[in-house]
Amino acid sequence: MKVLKNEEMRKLDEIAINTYKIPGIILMENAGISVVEEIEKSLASKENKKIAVISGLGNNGGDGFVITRHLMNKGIQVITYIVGDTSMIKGDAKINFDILEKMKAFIVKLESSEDIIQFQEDLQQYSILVDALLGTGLQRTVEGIMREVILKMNASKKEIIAVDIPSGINGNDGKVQGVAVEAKKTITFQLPKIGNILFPGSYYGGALLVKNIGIPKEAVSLIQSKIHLITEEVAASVLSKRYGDTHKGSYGRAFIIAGSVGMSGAAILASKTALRCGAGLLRTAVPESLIPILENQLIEGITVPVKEMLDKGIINYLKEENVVAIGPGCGRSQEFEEILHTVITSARLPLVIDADGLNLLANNIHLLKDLKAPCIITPHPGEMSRLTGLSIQEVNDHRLEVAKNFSEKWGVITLLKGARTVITDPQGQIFINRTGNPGMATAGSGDVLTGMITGLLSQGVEPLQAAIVSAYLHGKAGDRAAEELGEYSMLAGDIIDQVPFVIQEIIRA
Ligand SMILES: NC(=O)C1=CN([C@@H]2O[C@H](COP(=O)(O)OP(=O)(O)OC[C@H]3O[C@@H](n4cnc5c(N)ncnc54)[C@H](O)[C@@H]3O)[C@@H](O)[C@H]2O)[C@@H](O)CC1
Ligand SMILES: [K+]
Repeated sequence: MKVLKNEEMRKLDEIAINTYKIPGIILMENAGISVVEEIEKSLASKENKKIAVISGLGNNGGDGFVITRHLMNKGIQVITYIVGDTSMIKGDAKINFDILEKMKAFIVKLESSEDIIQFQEDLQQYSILVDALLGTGLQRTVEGIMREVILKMNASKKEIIAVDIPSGINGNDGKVQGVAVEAKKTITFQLPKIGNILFPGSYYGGALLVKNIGIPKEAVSLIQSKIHLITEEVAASVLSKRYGDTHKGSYGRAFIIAGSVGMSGAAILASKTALRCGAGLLRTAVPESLIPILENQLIEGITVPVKEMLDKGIINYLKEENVVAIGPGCGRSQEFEEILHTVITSARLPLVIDADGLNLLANNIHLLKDLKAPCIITPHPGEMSRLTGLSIQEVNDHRLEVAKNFSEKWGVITLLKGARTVITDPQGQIFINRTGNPGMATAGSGDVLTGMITGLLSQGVEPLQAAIVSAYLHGKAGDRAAEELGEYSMLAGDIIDQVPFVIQEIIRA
């Protein structure tokens, strides 16, 4: 599913209106009705049915006027608050405002500090507040009366339903422009905006619902957005049902280079996950002293000593493999550095680089110019900072751009971890994942992700698809683990335990 910037959404509206001749007022009507449906659902469980619709002067406010009308028609008690000078209302919003006046709707204007004092008192009587102040037309820091209104709405602790995007959140990047509405639910129109998906906007928006407002699919295809939200359909298209007449060779061979003294767990977690994700055959190369531990913990996999790999020739040793992953818990030894160097510059099979593999890479980043095969890197913001020389703050502030620039510069698929994992490719495409939770910020969680990507690659899944689907699966398995065990207590191993259920769920759906 495409994710749009404010100006792309405006362009889409324009195409619908000018090329497909759908009057803007119809789009506004559909938008308002789609919110009313959700308000009714929320209202069903409430005794107090009184609603406040808090509108601005633009088209987001116009949606609010449509909402008020439909609620009134349904016999629901609704009061409209308008922030600003109502003589400034124009176009479709004005038509809907005039209708409300003719209907003798209860309208309160919020223009002064005294109005705000009364507004704050009033808020206590409502069951739901509808936020129709600012949408994709947000232009500057929210100040003055608008700021006061938003602060009072949040302080009221009432259930807030946001129209299109929480007011004060910038649709282009999810940042708070001074202050923003904290909604329980957001109904966004036609396609999500970046601000609905990225943090902190996503946090302010609560549960996100995307509603069709009648814009033709053909119009959507004319918008050249390179940003996509990863959906379950994408995962389902990759995790298809297996054919009956297959054998373990049909699902490929995976090779993981991982582990060091004190970090055998990373090798075990990555390896177990690769098998759980369907790799036909798995070999894990670890320092010799770790072999007894792995043999004990990983009975389905084959364990080999790193030294044997070096003795027999790295490339020769990998010749039967379909994928090689390097990094989980491997430390920064010279042995691993040599392996990484050789694999990057000479191996002709998909490569996944994670954790210490990335730290080793940071010293020799130019090696990526010699890659002979597709490569996926999976840094967290700290590792990305080492790879790029940017600060962690800079990486976090510009996640999409940083990942995209890295992919374009070095010709790799970048999976930048963190709240809202971002995957980018050398062609400038950006995929954002929405599954997952803060409980996944736990030791070993990244090793599990590496195992997933490796497992899928071994089965011949395209590298970009493998990264996208793994991010989705990883988050979904993490969400199930959090449901069962809570975000505080869940461990990386618990994420692996949920993988079989998540895969089955996706295949059945
Ligand atoms: N045809 C369309 O364009 C449609 C638009 N829709 C709605 O319209 C919204 C976009 O409408 P607009 O482009 O009119 O923009 P908005 O309604 O989001 O905001 C524009 C208004 O807010 C003011 N404003 C901007 N930043 C402000 C700030 N920081 N503090 C105070 N005031 C500020 C502007 O001066 C203007 O009056 C969407 O989010 C959606 O809700 C929907 O009705 C569907 C159809
Ligand atoms: K809004």
